[in-house]
Amino acid sequence: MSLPSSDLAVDARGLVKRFGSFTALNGLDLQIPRGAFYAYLGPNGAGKSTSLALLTGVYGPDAGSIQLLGMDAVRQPLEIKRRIGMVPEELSLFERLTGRQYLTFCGRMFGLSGDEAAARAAELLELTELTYKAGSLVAEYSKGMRRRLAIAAALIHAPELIFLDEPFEGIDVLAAGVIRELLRELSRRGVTLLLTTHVLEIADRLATHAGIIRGGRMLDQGTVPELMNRHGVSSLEAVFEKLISVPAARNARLSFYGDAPAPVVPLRRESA
Ligand SMILES: Nc1ncnc2c1ncn2[C@@H]1O[C@H](COP(=O)(O)OP(=O)(O)OP(=O)(O)O)[C@@H](O)[C@H]1O
Repeated sequence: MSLPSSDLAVDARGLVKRFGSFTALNGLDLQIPRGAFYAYLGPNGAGKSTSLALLTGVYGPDAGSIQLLGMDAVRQPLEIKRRIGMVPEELSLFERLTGRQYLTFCGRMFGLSGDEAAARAAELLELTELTYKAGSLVAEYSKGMRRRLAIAAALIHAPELIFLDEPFEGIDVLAAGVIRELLRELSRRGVTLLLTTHVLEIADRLATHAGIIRGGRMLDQGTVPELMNRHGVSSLEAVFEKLISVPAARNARLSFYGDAPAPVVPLRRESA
């Protein structure tokens, strides 16, 4: 992708991140045009969460540069934080607040007035179908409710760029539909979204752009039609399968169960 930097919401070049002697990111390039819905894909341990931690300023890179919304991550970290939102994979919410209090608190942290924070909290609770739980402590929320509350919290300051790390994890089918619609609506409004997911069907349904990483390196990225053309396939899922080789585990044996296939015992139907 050779867009000028001003057209990019995310422009990260040559990112390196080491943990001790292990190199998690090894010269990663990541470019996301403004307004794109970018599916960030890769197998377990590829480096997706680590790159998001770098992009959102959780920690700094050992090498490389990061520009977000035209701003430099090192020189303008606070200005960037005001304009981005993040839903991390591991959620740490304030358990002793109610859902409504938590969202209002997040809004106040971003400088909204009390009234504005309360009004936005009410709207977001409605959008994420949590109004009925608004007065309950976060500690009492189920996993899926917590995920939806975290998404609502990430939106309270109307960010222009949102990072979502596995937002569909632990979400039931109905709630997933609600989240999908919400993300589509944000995308329609010009918000740039980066989504990591292992559910490639979701990526296929939502993404305009995608990047596939493995071993801390970008294997390929571009618009979804570009990627499908380049790899001669008709879905993101197939692009992913072409780029990521079959893991050795698929050929592994479960030797201690023996090799003979077990006979299938037909289910007995109770006669009335
Ligand atoms: N704090 C850490 N200390 C040591 N190694 C780490 C640390 N964080 C991540 N890693 C390693 O860096 C690599 C990339 O991890 P990361 O969590 O970014 O992968 P991921 O693509 O998000 O994986 P998943 O899909 O399983 O969530 C992995 O090998 C992981 O073990």
